[in-house]
Amino acid sequence: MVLSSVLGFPRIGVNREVKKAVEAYWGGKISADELTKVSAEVKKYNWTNVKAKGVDLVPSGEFSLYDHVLDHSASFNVIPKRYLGHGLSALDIYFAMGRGRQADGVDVPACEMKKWFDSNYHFVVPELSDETDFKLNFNKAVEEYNEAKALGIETRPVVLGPVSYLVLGKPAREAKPGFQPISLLPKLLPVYKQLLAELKAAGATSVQIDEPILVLDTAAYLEKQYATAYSELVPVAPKIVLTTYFGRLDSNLTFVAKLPVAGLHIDLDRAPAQLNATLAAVKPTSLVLSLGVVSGRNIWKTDFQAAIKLGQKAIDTLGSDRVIIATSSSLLHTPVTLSSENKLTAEQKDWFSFALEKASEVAVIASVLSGSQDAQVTALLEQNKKSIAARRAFETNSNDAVRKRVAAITPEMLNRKSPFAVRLEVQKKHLDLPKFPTTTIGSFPQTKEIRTTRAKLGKGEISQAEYDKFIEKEIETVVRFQEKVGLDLLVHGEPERNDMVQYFGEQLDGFVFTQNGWVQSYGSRYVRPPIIVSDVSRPFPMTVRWSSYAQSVTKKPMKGMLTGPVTILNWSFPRADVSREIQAKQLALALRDEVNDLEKAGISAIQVDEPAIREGLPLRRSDWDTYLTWAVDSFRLATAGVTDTLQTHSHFCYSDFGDIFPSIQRLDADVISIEASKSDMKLLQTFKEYGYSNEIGPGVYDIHSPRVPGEQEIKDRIAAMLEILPDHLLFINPDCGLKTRGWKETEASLANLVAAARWARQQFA
Ligand SMILES: CN1c2c(nc(N)[nH]c2=O)NC[C@@H]1CNc1ccc(C(=O)N[C@@H](CCC(=O)N[C@@H](CCC(=O)N[C@@H](CCC(=O)O)C(=O)O)C(=O)O)C(=O)O)cc1
Ligand SMILES: N[C@@H](CCS)C(=O)O
Ligand SMILES: [Zn+2]
Repeated sequence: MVLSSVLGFPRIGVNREVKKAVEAYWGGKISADELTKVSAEVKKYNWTNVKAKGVDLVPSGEFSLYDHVLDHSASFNVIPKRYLGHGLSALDIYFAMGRGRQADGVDVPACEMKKWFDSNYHFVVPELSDETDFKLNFNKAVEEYNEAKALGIETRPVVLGPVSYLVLGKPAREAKPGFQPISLLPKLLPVYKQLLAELKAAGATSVQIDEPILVLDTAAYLEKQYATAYSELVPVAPKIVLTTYFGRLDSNLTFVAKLPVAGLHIDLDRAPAQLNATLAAVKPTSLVLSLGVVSGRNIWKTDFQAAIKLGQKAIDTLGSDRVIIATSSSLLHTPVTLSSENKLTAEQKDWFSFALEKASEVAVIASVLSGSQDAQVTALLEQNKKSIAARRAFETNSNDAVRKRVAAITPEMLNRKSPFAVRLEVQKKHLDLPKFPTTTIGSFPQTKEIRTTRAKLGKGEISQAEYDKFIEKEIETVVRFQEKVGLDLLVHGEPERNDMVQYFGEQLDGFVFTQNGWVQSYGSRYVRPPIIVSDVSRPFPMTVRWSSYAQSVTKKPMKGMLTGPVTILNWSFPRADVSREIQAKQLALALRDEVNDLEKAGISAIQVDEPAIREGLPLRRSDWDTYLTWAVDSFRLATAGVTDTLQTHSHFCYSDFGDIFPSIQRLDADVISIEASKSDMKLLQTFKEYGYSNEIGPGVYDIHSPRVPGEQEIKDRIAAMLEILPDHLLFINPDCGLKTRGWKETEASLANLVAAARWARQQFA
């Protein structure tokens, strides 16, 4: 019999219950016990509903109050010393690591967050050194397994594997030079053995161990570590299904197929072509093969016929007892359920599947392949055929004007009129900014008042004119504040934006958006990715009104603010029938018109944010060049249509640039701002080594935490930066936008930033 499985379910609750409860706990409004009750309800909802859809292997242990990697760190006692000794409860230590803490005499910044592979989810990076004292503080996998069992639901626990856990970590501050986290594997394995043995004793018959780094080139060097780890774990553990996702195993398959585990999961959504090689490799073994045929990364309905074909191929080689039908990855990256959507048309709704619907899809596909197809399944198959055909028919509609414009893009359209050195001089005169200009990344606090006023507009409780007046008032407040605190290049604060991507999606043709399609981005912060369904174009200017208004109330230069084509694409659910390149270029043309309109409206600096450019990089190096060419070209297409006086900015948070520096240079933005406050100076050193030539603002403080950076702290950072970067190219700004911050800490932080910049002007005149 072919079993069905879901690799992980969204842990936010159908109505964002977890966000609300976690934030209420942080605000002192509910107790830890009440928070536990909310978590228990959400887990119960997930388990019972996934089970009710007919899924055989229901996941447990992947629920999280903040981040699943952080859960492992807390459980393994990977807790940096700075969080200990303050008398905090284990739960408060956990949250302090996730978001920092500045209260009651405790002042600790958060741990670093990084992007989870090529997704918009962020994990908290484990900090490791030879001093790390691994022990099992608690066994979350067992606790949740038992919790589900008590509800009468048998689950398959999910654990992040030891090799991936270590490779995703970084050397702690106290680590010796050259320390490599993977060297801790022998010390970590006893903890995994204990965890897995306890799971077996609790009655779990199988466990899903995630080793996503197996789809990266780096895993090729870890064959020995994988062999050691799994030969030690297998004898004590429930049956292990080694789980890979987001890409292809490629040559790593050779050693993975030899590991003594019971099963292997591969992602056939991202890498369908790996099926043949995997079948050949596992055929002579006794491995069960779990086929990720239902995408965990997009929201399109699965084509049952195509999935059944892949499944049948595997059955023909391995037999049905050795095949599992699964989601390609955890469903963490998809919204909870389509049934919460009341505004999508029936035609649109018929195109999509969210997490609960996907759970049903794996169950249906598995029952067809098992030969246990009843009348209900036959009807679902028929219905799916119709839905897929309807979507295909819709896809043939194209906007000819957009297609022709993309086809007519010329190389000249990608180039600014003069080289950077010329523009720099022209812009210095035109903008008249002081040395070490201070600026912010765009957003100012999105207060409860802003969000509720927007919600009132949505519900029709206030008119558009009332809402617009309110936004004008907010913009003016932000402008006056910036003038008062002494910032140089101002922003309008983005109060009109629900989100930097959703806002544009809602104004562009070719998108649809959801009411409740929330997806966790980090901690308690969620996003509602818009969905690209057809060719993209800009019916009207999108930001000109607000940027012009902001400029009209100040004499200081105002920076226009847009989200770049690659970031809009990456943080939306893209269409599956057209390449990402084409979608990025369509977006770029729409943004090019917006950039040109902003310049015409008298705006003299425009920031086009591309924080997702690194995240969109393919996981395999051999695929990089193709991506980087179209991604950088798209940014250039959006920004190059302006005169030399227009200062273009771009911004990148999570600046894990690795080897893509030449592409950052090729963007040819006049100024870039990058997240740098939590990385050491190695990042800036690399900019220097590559000879980065344009202006640059490395963030001087972390905005993800409510903690206020001291003036001296910022001065020290500026001084350190100036040891590496040329002083005439340096901007001073925070790491990222301030939308998640409160006004109190924003005022204090920016006052310190401006004071530190003024000091630098005297010190480094
Ligand atoms: C820069 N980042 C972003 C990423 N991805 C994006 N798509 N956008 C980003 O900005 N990826 C990398 C980083 C991740 N960082 C963040 C930072 C902040 C958030 C965030 O604040 N999310 C908000 C939701 C934002 C939003 O869409 N707001 C809407 C609706 C708000 C709402 O809940 N309204 C209530 C009613 C009002 C009330 O009572 O408060 C409701 O509908 O019930 C809006 O402003 O209109 C969050 O709340 O998590 C995300 C990623
Ligand atoms: N302009 C955006 C960029 C975030 S990455 C902001 O300030 O929120
Ligand atoms: Zn940012």
